[in-house]
Amino acid sequence: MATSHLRRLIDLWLGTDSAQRLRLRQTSLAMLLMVLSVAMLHYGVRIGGGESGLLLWGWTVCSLGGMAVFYAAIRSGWSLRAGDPSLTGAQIAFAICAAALGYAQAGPMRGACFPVLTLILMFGMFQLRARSAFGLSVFALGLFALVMGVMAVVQPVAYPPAVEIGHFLMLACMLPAVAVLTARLSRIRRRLSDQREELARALAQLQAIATRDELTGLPNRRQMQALMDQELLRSQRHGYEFCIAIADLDHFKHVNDQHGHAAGDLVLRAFAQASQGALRATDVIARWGGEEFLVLLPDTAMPLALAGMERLRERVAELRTDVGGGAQVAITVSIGLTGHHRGDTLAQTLERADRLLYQAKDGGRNKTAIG
Ligand SMILES: Nc1nc2c(ncn2[C@@H]2O[C@H](COP(=O)(O)OP(=O)(O)OP(=O)(O)O)[C@@H](O)[C@H]2O)c(=O)[nH]1
Repeated sequence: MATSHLRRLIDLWLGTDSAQRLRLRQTSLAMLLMVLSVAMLHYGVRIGGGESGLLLWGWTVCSLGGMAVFYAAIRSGWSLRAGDPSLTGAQIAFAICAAALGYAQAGPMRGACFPVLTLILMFGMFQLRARSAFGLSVFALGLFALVMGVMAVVQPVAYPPAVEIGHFLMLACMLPAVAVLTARLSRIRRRLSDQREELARALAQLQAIATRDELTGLPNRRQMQALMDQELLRSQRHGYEFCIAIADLDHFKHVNDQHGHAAGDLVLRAFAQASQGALRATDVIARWGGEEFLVLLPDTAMPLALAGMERLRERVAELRTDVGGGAQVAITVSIGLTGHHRGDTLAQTLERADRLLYQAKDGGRNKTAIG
């Protein structure tokens, strides 16, 4: 009960979109860091004997308010319009300004600003390009140099110039090191994302190879078997009919013998394209093997299936394929078409379609036999 309330509260804070959650988690961490830094600064001012004056409270409100604005910009989805929806660069630049102004007020605690500054720049390691990270480091170094210089002049007792020079030299060593580490991480990130893209492409290619016939681009036997298994389950669950047809090119051996195997391949491709065009979008034709093709007509009763297969047969009979050298090849197709009967196995239905195909062949070819 308590965990579900907590989860709802977290969902309310971070939203439910996974990419947004990641951005908001990062911003929440930055907000927490800001709250701790503000508390630390107030403590520093107190132990330094200073007063929590208007300047300190103004800085406190601006620092916390600024982070709240970043949170709201991301949570509302407004930042999705920006180049970087997590607003990392802007958040880091803002936090550097807050740290530099904090440094000017922290008095004896100001040394604590350096680890905080390093942490701020480390946020860029997960998001920023090397050039932006380097730019932000230079910006931080410049801004701190300015603040240290001004403070050494305005309050030389609290900010002795010699100490400030030491602080500056420390920063000048530390910040480039952070920038170099960020650049290295950025390169690793880019390499990983390139590898991920390559893997996704290879996977898509493998999927195509595993499910498509290379010559015709039609689904292959394995894919068709899976589609038929699915269709069988659907028809058992919902009680609708489906039909299966086996289409076999007539005297295809003659095409190969007369025009060569390459010409035969062209004809097979042309047949695949023409049949796909003749079928409805929901019907599937697959290469079952050699010059034999299997058609699955989901949720279709026999009269409609017959009309579809006759349309296919006629379209194929009209087809003329250029096979080079000015020669054109005409082909016909014989078809065995049957409906799947309740209680039958797919193998039984396929056997029936095969028998019907041979009836169509025996009946003179270029025919559709039904049963
Ligand atoms: N070019 C080419 N030919 C193929 C391919 N697969 C099978 N064949 C050929 O298809 C022909 C099938 O011949 P048969 O089984 O005798 O049948 P048919 O000549 O079509 O005669 P019927 O089916 O009785 O009308 C063979 O010559 C096979 O070599 C292929 O991928 N490319």
